[in-house]
Amino acid sequence: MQPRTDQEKAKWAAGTAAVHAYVRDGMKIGLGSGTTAHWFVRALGAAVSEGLDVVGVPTSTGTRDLAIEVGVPLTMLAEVDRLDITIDGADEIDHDGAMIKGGGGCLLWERIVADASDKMVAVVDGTKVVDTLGAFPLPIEVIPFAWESTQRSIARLLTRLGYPEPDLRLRTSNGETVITDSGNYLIDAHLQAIKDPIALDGRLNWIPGVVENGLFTGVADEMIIGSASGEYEIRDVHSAPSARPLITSREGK
Ligand SMILES: O=C(CO)[C@H](O)[C@H](O)COP(=O)(O)O
Repeated sequence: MQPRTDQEKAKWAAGTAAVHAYVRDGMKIGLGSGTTAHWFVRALGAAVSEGLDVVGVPTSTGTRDLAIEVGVPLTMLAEVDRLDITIDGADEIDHDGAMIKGGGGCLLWERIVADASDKMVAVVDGTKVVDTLGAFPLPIEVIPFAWESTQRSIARLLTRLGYPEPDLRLRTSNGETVITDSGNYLIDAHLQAIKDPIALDGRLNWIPGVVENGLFTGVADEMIIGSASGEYEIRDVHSAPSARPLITSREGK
């Protein structure tokens, strides 16, 4: 498989560079989801076929299927204590390394796997790097039970913060509700410019029925930005604010 468009070439550059820049024999690796992370998984499979000894933990059923196809040995988080590194894509990443993830609907497993990793590297093309997060719709994963009520709670919070009401994610092909790998639904919030990503992350996750949201603050340690020419740049974003905020009051009421 070959990258065709300039953006696809940039994604390929970032994904394949991550193998050479970060992966070493014996590592346990979180395998991200999305097209950029999938270039990483394919390059990792090629390295495994040349003798590299690693195991991966996939962040989606799609990545699991690809890893099996390209020959990356897999394990489960239940079987290992910590992962050495996770390589994953992003829908947006700011200069501090705060990200919007979950455009492909895999945010929950991605967040859990990143959290179990000593290091997280975001692989992106240049279009993903932004000054302010929010042009990309923020995915919020909710359990199906009473999802309408959860959506209303999210809407109340967003309205109070000056944002528009969010939408349930439907398949563009047939209008059916998108269902995640954990059997949940996705609510997309159209925020345009997120004033305080760290605070919003915590406030959203406090709403009953919300399982996870796509704001990953303090998760990425470094990012690789690929370009269509095949070159890449590695940026340290280690100074990003870490840890979720201490929540002192319930939201969504
Ligand atoms: O979070 C994700 C999937 O849930 C992806 O990492 C994100 O959507 C980026 O995808 P791509 O590399 O295809 O642009």
